[in-house]
Amino acid sequence: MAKKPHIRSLSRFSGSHLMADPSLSSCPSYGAGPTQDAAFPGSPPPQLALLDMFFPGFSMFAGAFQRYFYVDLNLYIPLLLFLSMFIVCWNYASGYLWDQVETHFMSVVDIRIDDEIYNILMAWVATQRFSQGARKFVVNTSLSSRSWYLWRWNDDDDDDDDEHGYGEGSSNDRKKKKALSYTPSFGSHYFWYRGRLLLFRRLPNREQNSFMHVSEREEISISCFGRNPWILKELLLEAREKYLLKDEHKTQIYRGTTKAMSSEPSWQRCMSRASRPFSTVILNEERKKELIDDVTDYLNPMTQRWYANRGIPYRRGYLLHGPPGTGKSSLSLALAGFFKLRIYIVSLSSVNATEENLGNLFAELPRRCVVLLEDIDSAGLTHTRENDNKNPSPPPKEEEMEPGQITRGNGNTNDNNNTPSFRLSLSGLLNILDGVASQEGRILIMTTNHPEKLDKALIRPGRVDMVIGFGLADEYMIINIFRNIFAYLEGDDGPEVEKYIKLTPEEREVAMEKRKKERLVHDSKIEELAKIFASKIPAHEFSPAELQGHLMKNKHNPQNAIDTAEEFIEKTRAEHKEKERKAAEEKRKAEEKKKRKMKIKKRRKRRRRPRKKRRKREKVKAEMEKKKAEEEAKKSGEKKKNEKDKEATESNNEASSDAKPDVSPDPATKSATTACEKMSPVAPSVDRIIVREDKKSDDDEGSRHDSGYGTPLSETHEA
Ligand SMILES: Nc1ncnc2c1ncn2[C@@H]1O[C@H](COP(=O)(O)OP(=O)(O)OP(=O)(O)O)[C@@H](O)[C@H]1O
Repeated sequence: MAKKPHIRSLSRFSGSHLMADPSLSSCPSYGAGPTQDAAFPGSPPPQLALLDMFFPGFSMFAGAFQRYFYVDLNLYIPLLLFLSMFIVCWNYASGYLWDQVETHFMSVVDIRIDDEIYNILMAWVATQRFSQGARKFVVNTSLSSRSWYLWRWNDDDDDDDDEHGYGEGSSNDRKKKKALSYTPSFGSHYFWYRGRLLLFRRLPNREQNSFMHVSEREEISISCFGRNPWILKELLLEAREKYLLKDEHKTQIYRGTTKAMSSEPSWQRCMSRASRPFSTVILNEERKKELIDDVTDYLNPMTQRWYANRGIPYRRGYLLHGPPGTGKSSLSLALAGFFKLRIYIVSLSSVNATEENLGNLFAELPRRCVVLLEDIDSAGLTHTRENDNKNPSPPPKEEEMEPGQITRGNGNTNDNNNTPSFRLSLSGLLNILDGVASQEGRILIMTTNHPEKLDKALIRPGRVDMVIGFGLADEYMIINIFRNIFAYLEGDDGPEVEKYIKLTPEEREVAMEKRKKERLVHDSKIEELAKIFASKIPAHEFSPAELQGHLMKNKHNPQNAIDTAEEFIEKTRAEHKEKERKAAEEKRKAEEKKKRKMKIKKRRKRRRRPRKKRRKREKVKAEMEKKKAEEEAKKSGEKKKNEKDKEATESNNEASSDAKPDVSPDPATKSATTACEKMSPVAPSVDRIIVREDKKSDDDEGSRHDSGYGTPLSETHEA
């Protein structure tokens, strides 16, 4: 019965006047209701035809819908179209309007996720109500930036654990108990801050760089209404203060690293450690006081003015030297913690410690900080600046490096042949430390195991203002190290305080008094034990680090530490011997290698020398032969010439004899004739030829005559 109207309507439109599309023949609504076209009664309503074009089969669906639900969709099409148009327009207009409002009426701060400000802001956001009440949120065990070079340094950062009271227990337990932090997920989140409505936006990164992790791909911004961004700056300052407050009792340690996709190094916080109390560094009390007074005076604002007035660069440098494990690094960290300064550690032995990189890092240093240059002797800066400048030698080869020297260092950076700048020369380091462009206000600490190896220029006054030597443990040190390990120190019994909280005030007072007495007894006992321990350990033989290692093994049993002292001495001595043996072995090997090299060099030279000699001899021989040949050629040439001359002379003589037949053989006449011939133009040539001939014969036969001119004519004629 309910289907009757449907049958009726079908029968009304089942004629040949239906449109060509057979599917439409089943459409019940054609010709029915207000949508039917009056001019062409068989054709579908224009909007349906249009919709059919875009959504094939829509008319069938509309027909079926009407058949079963008695709702004519044709009636709602304009409404639907209008709604969708409105939504599209709204989306476009709202985006455009929002952009306009944001550009002209709002202030926005963008937070970079590869900067420490990300950690600062997210730590703040996590503590806000809007963040904790967000329906869509991100949960983290660490709020730090996911950028690899910020993230990797925070792996062992236990800040959050301490804050939530999860500081005790093994590290595994602690990891399990890591606190959860909640921050709003992607989208816009409004919140109130100091009576102003702010907007926190977290959006997926539009760039989607493939080298980024998914967790890195986000953009964060905070906006406020109004063109003045002061409220945003206040928020950021508050976040920063809270962040720093967390680190107040910690020493922040920075190291120079190179960012991804960048060749320029920059400082990144690698960890924040609980500040080391100065008292725990065992050093001559006077020396310690001197150091603290010196730094206190240096950091006084008046001192800076004093320096400026006198044109002295406002810098201070300290050199800590001594054997390994004697407390040089510990003192540097304690000093930074004591003055609440950040410490920036540079390892000169790092591969990246080039002059350019180091210069960039030093240029980025904040005004007040401690810079620690560790093990400057291992950086290859041990030869003098004079050498450096006069003999710009090539960097030492690997086999020529000293044991413990990690970089080749000290190569020539001054030469003009564009050698790569991976070397750090002494003059380069000095320029960085106190060149014209170097930062003022910092405290520079250099540590070394071999002060004697350092160039005087590096440790001259002005660069190094105080030198502190550290030695192996003496009696005073041994006692103090023992006391440090076993005596009660402030804050040792944190969890015990919690026990007292459960007691009534009276009970608590009694318990605390009892505990105090127990501690006094314990400490006086430790004092005695320390003396006994010191009497068992020979002075100036072991480093504080070695002693600390032994005591730490027995940290709950001081008596055992004393009982096993002999064992420790024997073992450590054996280790020392082994170390010495290894060092000597290495040295011997290095020397042998050097000798072998020298030998090879010499042998090569020697092999080269005979060859040279032979070549020289052959050369000389060839030259001599050449000369001889030339002489012979000359001789034969002259002989031929002489012969020719002779022939000419003979013919001349013959001619002259024909002209003067009666030549008197009388010597007086002869000499007169000679004199006359000498005067005549023809005679000299003949005469000269004769003389030369005589001279030649002289040479050949030995000096028979003193001069050709004295040669008797008769002889000449004979010749
Ligand atoms: N004078 C000292 N006072 C207190 N602790 C010390 C002292 N010397 C060494 N130690 C302990 O020994 C360990 C190593 O010390 P540190 O790293 O400061 O030695 P270092 O002189 O810098 O050694 P290296 O020359 O090898 O860098 C630390 O744990 C530190 O606590």
